[in-house]
Amino acid sequence: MTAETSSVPIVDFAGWSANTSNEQRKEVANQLVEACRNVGFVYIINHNVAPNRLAEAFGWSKKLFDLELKQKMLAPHPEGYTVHRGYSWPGLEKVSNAMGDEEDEDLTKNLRQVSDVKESYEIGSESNRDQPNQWLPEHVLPGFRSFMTDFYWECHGAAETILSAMALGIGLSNENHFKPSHPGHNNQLRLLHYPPVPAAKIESQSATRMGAHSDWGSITMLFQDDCGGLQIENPHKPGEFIDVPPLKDAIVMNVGDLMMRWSNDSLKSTVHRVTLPPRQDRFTGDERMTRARYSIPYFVSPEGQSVIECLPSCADEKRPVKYKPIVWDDYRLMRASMQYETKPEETAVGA
Ligand SMILES: O=C(O)CCC(=O)C(=O)O
Ligand SMILES: [Fe+2]
Repeated sequence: MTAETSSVPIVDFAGWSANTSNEQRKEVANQLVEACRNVGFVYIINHNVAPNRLAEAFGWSKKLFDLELKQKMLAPHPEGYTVHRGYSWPGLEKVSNAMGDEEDEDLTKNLRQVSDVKESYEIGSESNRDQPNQWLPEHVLPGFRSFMTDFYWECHGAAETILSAMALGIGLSNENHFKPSHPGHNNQLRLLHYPPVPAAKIESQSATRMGAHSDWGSITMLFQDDCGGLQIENPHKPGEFIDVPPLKDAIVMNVGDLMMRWSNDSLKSTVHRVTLPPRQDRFTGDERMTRARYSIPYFVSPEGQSVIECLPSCADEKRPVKYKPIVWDDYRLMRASMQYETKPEETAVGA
């Protein structure tokens, strides 16, 4: 482990394959779950998303965001929060919203005034009828749709492996425990672009790249470019944030709120954010413009009707069940309504 990555553990999935022994697999599973218990974030190396495919995905993402706004607006995020697909222009999504305590109106109002300086494009399974993909006309970016639909399922393959290791590490008797509830049609592939921004805007908190939040689903797999800026809340010192520096081709995996709930809080869904890159060579000119950041999170979630109740190995006499069972769709819509409140015409497209 290098000094740069000392806070977030690295787990090598080379030890988890059809050719490795049960002991080797168990070791990988234990390391993974240990990291999920202590930190909630882990770097995964030697996973099954090929580095050349990852490079291609970042290449497509850049091509997409390089298009003119009016072209990107040919596939807009639908109004409201029930369908989370297509292009979200800067200012549409305010992650900070999700952190406001509903009862603390002043806090929530203040957070809403800070806009996230980012644009994103969400893709799901082509078979998910509740969440129809919003594609650009093919001639605008030929090949994009075909690449992204394949890449979506390549990421799902990696997610299945991680969930199997997690099941084993948690102590479930069947390493395929999560397979039936995670057929892959409820995942979300997200392309994210944080355009250059003057450092002072972020320092004065008049803008954020992505405000502090936790993810909602089972697990998230994040691919980040070499810009930097991702931070997690220090699990041992609440309120303090630590860097998660880029590690080439690694998956940064984190536990989502749902998995935390499912595991009776034994796995941690850690708060994270994107802020200024720590390296000063990322700034240019008098305004100290911060260079652009591209990242690709892949959110892994169960089927909408899955009932989330405490996993069998996560409760006993000393650790009573903490949460009532909940249907994933109900929980997801409640979270989405907090994040996507603004109607598109209320935000300044192209301003
Ligand atoms: O861009 C990043 O590195 C983080 C993205 C993220 O946390 C999210 O989309 O939930
Ligand atoms: Fe996140």
